[in-house]
Amino acid sequence: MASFETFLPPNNSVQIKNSGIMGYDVPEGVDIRGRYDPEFSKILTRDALQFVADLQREFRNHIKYALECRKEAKIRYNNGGLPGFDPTTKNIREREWVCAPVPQAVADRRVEITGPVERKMVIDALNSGAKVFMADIEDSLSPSWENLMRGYINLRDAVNGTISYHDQARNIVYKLNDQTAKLFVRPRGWHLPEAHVFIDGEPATGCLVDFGLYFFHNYANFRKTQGQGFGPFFYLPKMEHSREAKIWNNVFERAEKWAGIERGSIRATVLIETLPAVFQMNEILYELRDHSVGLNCGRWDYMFSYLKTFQAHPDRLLPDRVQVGMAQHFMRSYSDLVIHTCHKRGVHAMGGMAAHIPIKDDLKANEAALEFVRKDKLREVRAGHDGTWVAHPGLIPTCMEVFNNSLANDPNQIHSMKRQDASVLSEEDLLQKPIGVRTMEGFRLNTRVGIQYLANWLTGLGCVPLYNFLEDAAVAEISRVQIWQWLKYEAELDGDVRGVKVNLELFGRVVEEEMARIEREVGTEKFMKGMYKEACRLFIKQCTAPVLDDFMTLDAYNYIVIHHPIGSSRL
Ligand SMILES: CC(=O)SCCNC(=O)CCNC(=O)[C@H](O)C(C)(C)COP(=O)(O)OP(=O)(O)OC[C@H]1O[C@@H](n2cnc3c(N)ncnc32)[C@H](O)[C@@H]1OP(=O)(O)O
Ligand SMILES: O=CC(=O)O
Ligand SMILES: [Mg+2]
Repeated sequence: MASFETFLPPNNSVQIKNSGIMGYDVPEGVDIRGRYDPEFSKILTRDALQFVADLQREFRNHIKYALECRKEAKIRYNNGGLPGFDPTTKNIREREWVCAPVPQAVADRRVEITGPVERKMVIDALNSGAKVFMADIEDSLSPSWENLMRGYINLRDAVNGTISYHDQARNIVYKLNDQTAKLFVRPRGWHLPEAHVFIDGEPATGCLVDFGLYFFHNYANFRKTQGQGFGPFFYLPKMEHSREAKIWNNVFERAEKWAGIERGSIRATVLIETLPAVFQMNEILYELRDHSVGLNCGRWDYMFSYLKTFQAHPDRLLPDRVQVGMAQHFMRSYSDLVIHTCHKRGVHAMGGMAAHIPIKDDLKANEAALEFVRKDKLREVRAGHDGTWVAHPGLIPTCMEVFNNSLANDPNQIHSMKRQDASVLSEEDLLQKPIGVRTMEGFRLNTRVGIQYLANWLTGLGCVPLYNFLEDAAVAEISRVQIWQWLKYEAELDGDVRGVKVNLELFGRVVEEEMARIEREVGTEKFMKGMYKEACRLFIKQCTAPVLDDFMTLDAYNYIVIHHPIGSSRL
């Protein structure tokens, strides 16, 4: 068996290589350092890059400031402070106001399917029978140059209606049906740079590249074919404060003005998936009131954010991640307050993702998984959610049936489920510590899943099925931060074993044993060819870092940045 040291990180990880420009026609101040491809150059046109560069120049200082404010808030929480409602914005919370009316095209969002912007999946998702497809450049996409560029091409072809995919092995050509789901696009969060696009000597902001290139190429067609005069539509991830929503609102207004379309054409649903943001929901909607179509419960990142916000609060260690479900008081309160807030402001309150996926080789286990999802969706629709998320087409019939039974012919519950009872939810309700235990099995699962997820991410897969659950960046983050926190405070396991303290020695042993298990499960050939050892080193580094990294994917990103022309893509 390999020793723990085998998996420790090397002194220096993959270095960003020097660049050269080849082929792309770039405007002043823009440098493309990703691989040249004639297909990519149809997206990276001079005018499109100029549009992105203008956004970057106009908003970069606002973004830097917002990220600085996140750091200040972190210091406050690390010094014992708690997030809470902001007394200075009380009047926004208490005054009567509503967001712009919901466009007809997206009034009914009872089931939304999500998935990375991979070509075949985009077609499957649009054809799936769901009302909406959230095409994801975020939690479920490893943001390699190849994945991103192909993703932008796929989105363009999807909006044009010309997207097709030839599966050589099956000799089937996949195309769009006449009826398709409405397309929403989720760009990356504010924190992620795009290291293949330099603007004025600095990496561009990832989400401005995602938004800018997608908007530039698609706004006109989208409004004709998808949005009934509105659009494009977006999901906005991982915000912590309304000042970040204000930047998005300004980006939208800037884009609308540039395109010569009416203010309020672009619409976005904001994921409430950080703990600080739950206290800012009215403020976020207020900033985006002309561009909003609601909020969504991003429950996995929300749990990650709870862990991260309370990283220095040993009195708030979470139990095993499988025990932190929506029935926990703080999670239920969060969902209820999302519903109350959205409906008061006249927009959708979208539910979240149950991580269960269909199980192919075990009928009984599959039935149990579907039953779990059915109950989760029943809770959501009864609570007042207007729609929900599925990660797999196989879950659509179950979720559709649950929502159809409750909504019948109404497109949503915005005006029928006000949830006044939730208006009294307090800071204590939203922060209440969850009940549960910490187990050795939970510790092992965190290790096994965290390493495997990273190994996949490093080879270009941002969402993978592991042990019959979907694992994406948000879910894997929970594993990482939980191990970091248990190690930091030498948490005592109190479930399947008692009195065992989590320390470096235990972690080392668990890593070795779980790596051996992973090798057995995936097979030695795949294990050797894959990135499991690199992932393991990275995971250990992150779990044992003296200071918690804000995001696992920020550090890991350095491993997938490949500058042109030196070296070729590993993906
Ligand atoms: C916390 C969050 O942020 S959640 C939102 C972000 N995460 C996601 O969107 C996850 C999206 N889902 C997925 O990536 C996948 O479903 C996984 C990784 C969970 C499971 O993948 P697999 O095990 O490969 O799925 P499986 O083999 O059962 O797929 C069966 C078929 O459904 C298709 N499919 C699976 N998931 C999706 C999807 N989300 N959208 C469209 N098609 C899909 C597959 O392409 C496949 O098609 P085929 O039979 O013609 O080849
Ligand atoms: O993005 C969704 C989440 O749960 O995180
Ligand atoms: Mg998320």
